[in-house]
Amino acid sequence: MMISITSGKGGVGKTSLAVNLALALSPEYKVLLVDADLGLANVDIMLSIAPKVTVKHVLLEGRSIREAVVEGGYGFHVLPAASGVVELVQPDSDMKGALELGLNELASSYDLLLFDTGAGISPAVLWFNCLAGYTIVVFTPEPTSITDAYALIKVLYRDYGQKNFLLVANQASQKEGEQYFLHLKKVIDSYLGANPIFLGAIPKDPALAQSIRSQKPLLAYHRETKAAKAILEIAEKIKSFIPVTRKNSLLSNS
Ligand SMILES: Nc1ncnc2c1ncn2[C@@H]1O[C@H](COP(=O)(O)OP(=O)(O)OP(=O)(O)O)[C@@H](O)[C@H]1O
Repeated sequence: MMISITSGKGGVGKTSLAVNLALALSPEYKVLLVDADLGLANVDIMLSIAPKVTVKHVLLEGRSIREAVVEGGYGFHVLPAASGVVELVQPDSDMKGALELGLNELASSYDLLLFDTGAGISPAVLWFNCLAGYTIVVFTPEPTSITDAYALIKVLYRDYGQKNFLLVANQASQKEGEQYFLHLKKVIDSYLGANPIFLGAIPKDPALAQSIRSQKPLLAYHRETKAAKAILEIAEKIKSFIPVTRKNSLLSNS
């Protein structure tokens, strides 16, 4: 099972959501968090890990994909990306072929692969979103973020056949998030026919910004904060999309 976390506009909170969702889901599911911004890694920074082997060594130096998988430190595993490697920003078809094979192989060992993609409609972002069964689109209440979320959904739906969109409003109250979602849904329904689902809103919370600065996931230390509670509710909703066949947590195995 693969789920992507993506956005039309950058800096809307994808990586912080991805890291915290991986943590929220990992007691119950075996989760691999894939840093899908291949040439501009962020997940390792958010988790304060320093992987020796990354997707760069896999795609450019022939190392096996399993060699690159590391402990995230919070009950889930990470497939790290490389930092500042231009060749990986838009992988060619050989690289994509190798990566798809590797990810499918890894998927057989995990309940869930979560892709933290880059932003926008670049070929690499679209490719990761197509590989995933579900696409979580993160947006904020800014008009540019909402417009870009719609543009991304339009391209994915019309040109790439992605039908399963789960929306998250970040830096918004639940009420505000729902309003923006309904507005987006109306446009999506009438122009595209896709049927997006609202997963919830995450309020603006200084604790989340602080957790990013201290490179520690919010859910590991401050579960009582508003943003943490909202992310836990979103994780609960995501569980309904994960097949119940192989629940197999890393913690229960250790
Ligand atoms: N709910 C929130 N409350 C307060 N600040 C937030 C919240 N969500 C995100 N931020 C702020 O937004 C910044 C960007 O978050 P993050 O890096 O997760 O976004 P991103 O979408 O992954 O970015 P990029 O597109 O560059 O990969 C964070 O550094 C944090 O300060």
